[in-house]
Amino acid sequence: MDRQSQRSFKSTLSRIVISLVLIVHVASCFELALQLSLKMEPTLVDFDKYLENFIADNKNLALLLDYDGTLAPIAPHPNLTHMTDETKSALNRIADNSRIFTAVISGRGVDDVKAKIGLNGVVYAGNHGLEILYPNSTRYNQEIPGSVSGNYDKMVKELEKITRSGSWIENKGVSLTFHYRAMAEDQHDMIRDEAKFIIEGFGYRANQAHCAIEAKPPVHWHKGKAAEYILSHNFGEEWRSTTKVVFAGDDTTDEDVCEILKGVGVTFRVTADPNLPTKATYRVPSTRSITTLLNWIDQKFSN
Ligand SMILES: O=P(O)(O)OC[C@H]1O[C@H](O[C@H]2O[C@H](CO)[C@@H](O)[C@H](O)[C@H]2O)[C@H](O)[C@@H](O)[C@@H]1O
Repeated sequence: MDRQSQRSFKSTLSRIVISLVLIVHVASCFELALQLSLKMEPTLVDFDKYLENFIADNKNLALLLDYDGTLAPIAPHPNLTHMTDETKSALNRIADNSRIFTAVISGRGVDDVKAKIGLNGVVYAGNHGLEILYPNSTRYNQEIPGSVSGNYDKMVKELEKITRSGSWIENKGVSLTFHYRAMAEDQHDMIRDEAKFIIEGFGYRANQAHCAIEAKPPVHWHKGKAAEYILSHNFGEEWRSTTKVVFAGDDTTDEDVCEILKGVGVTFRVTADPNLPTKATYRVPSTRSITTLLNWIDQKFSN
């Protein structure tokens, strides 16, 4: 190869290398932008897009909300959760607004979730909807056959035998949560399988939750059924045509509400995972987005 050919070869080679570097750089910037946009917090303007047309005809608004992971960020222990001041005051104004019906549907015991929210004028459902508490203090308890509930205490006793440092049982009377958040991560699969085996052995349903297994009685009742019940109780059997329903939740048990509201409501799943399968209308990345949702609703219904 003469000198001129060598120079031209080198210059072609360096152009190819530079182009490749540029392509890789542009691709990684694009991927980063995509990731950021999927994790980006929605603004009030985004909620205009999600909800403005939906509520335009000024029907009743029913707002149904989950608590842990939706109104309050997940914490190391259930006693340590709290809503931010901004969430609290937006929810307070909404609960006071006669144009909005508000219900909180939680996996916690009903009195526990009421104490966490601390607002009157709100309907509370606890134990994944098995118990409902109205503002006038009347209660609804979903019936659980004796053949099922008779196993509950025995199941608790068996689960106590497998609890070890970092795991514990939250006994909520009719359902329980077996927590293992504080165990070493490499122990999670093992303890989860052991707990599931016991729960299912006693005929209860074992549902995966955040670093926990929920043991629920095998009755045809869940958060979705409770949502239907609450809406019919408040707005009558025709609620689907008279009421606009908005729901937000973060867990697998919340998917039952999204399912019930398909085609009639707008639902939000709080998740940082853009690929998580969900029946919700929209995914939002965090509890911060729910505060923005509350602020949006408060503003729209404040005059
Ligand atoms: O339906 P929710 O209101 O979302 O309640 C679901 C369960 O939430 C609680 O456990 C979860 O949150 C805790 C606090 O952030 C966290 O420490 C725990 O690891 C999570 O699993 C609550 O303790 C359960 O009773 C609820 O069923």
